[in-house]
Amino acid sequence: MKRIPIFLMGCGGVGRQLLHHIVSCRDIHHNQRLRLSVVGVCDSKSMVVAPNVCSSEFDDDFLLQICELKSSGSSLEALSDLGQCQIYSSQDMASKAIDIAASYCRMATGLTFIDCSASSNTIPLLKKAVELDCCVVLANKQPLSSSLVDYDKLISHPRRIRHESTVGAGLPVISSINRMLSSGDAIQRIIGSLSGTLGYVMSEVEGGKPFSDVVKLAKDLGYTEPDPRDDLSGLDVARKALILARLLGHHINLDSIKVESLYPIEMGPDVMTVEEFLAEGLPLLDRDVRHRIEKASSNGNVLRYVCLIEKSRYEVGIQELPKDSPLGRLRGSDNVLEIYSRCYSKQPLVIQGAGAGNDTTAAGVLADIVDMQDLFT
Ligand SMILES: NC(=O)C1=CN([C@@H]2O[C@H](COP(=O)(O)OP(=O)(O)OC[C@H]3O[C@@H](n4cnc5c(N)ncnc54)[C@H](OP(=O)(O)O)[C@@H]3O)[C@@H](O)[C@H]2O)C=CC1
Ligand SMILES: N[C@@H](CC=O)C(=O)O
Repeated sequence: MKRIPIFLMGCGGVGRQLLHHIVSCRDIHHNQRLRLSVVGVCDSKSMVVAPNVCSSEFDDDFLLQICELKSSGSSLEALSDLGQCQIYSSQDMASKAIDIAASYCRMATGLTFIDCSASSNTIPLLKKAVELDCCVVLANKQPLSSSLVDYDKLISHPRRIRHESTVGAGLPVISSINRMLSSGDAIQRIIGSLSGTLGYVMSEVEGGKPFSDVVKLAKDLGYTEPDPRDDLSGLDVARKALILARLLGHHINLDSIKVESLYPIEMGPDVMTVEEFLAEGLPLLDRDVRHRIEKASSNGNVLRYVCLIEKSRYEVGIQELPKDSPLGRLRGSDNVLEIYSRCYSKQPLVIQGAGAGNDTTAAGVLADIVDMQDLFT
């Protein structure tokens, strides 16, 4: 039986769903002679680690208790009462996690760090993990959309990193592009709708619902980033565009991407909290959005938030498109991506499906972990 030891960073909607998927896929993995062993979990404040971290793991009941506890809004520290784990506070977390990675490195069995946080604070630990020959799986886009130095470091062992869920949630976007690139099928242009949140919002407001109500619904459905302004500012789509452009070999940074924001700077995170934005800022945007939708509709068109990568053009923003175009037909949180290459020059390769949500995102992360099984004994 192969064992893949796992250290999970981030236990929000996606992280918890991943733990549920791991538990519910036990039989499937057993039939593949595979054991996914969760040995540590952390959130923003604390970290829990299995007692003999190199030889033991959390049992499934304990993993489900972690999920229940985090769903109720409590901290991982509350698990100390159960006595089945060691607990570390935020100041000791990183150094302890590095110790664990180093121990696994010495045993030559390897450890997989899974980043399901939405934070850039995980980057130093991930870089250290890469140095120690650990594997890395990301749902978090921040590590691969920060500086080029960090990016180059993180992908320095390409076989040891997977990040399918950073673009298109569970859709096979990164793997498809990698297959094209490794067979010499150069990609000239990518165009698509890459935000589950903005796709959902744009198609729902067409039916007359207020923009502010639909954004709050998208948050409740688990589509948005922890701060929905990351979606509405276009930053989240820009991060995805940057990850795709870098994958194509473009040595660019976030500031190379032209981004259109759906809210003014006066409603930004430096000025108001998320709660204030949702309660007071967001409703002030309803009228303008309604006006734009009606104007597009009077031309027989709809609005879609579009991502374009072509030569040195990198743009994300609102476009008015025919209702019956591939992007215009999109509904709900679906993403669609058209990829033009030598092999797909007249008709693009099209990838379409749910582009956000905890279930599909966590499924993408799980498939990435399983895909690395050959690196474990
Ligand atoms: N939801 C979706 O549809 C998709 C999400 N993603 C990405 O998945 C990631 C997770 O999203 P989601 O689960 O919705 O987000 P949540 O806000 O629900 O969860 C984030 C988790 O990360 C934890 N966290 C914050 N900072 C750190 C840190 N420094 N170290 C460890 N953990 C930390 C939080 O801790 P605490 O509990 O203490 O607050 C929380 O548990 C995001 O990066 C998102 O972009 C990608 C594709 C689709
Ligand atoms: N907030 C993101 C989640 C997936 O990356 C989106 O809406 O697409």
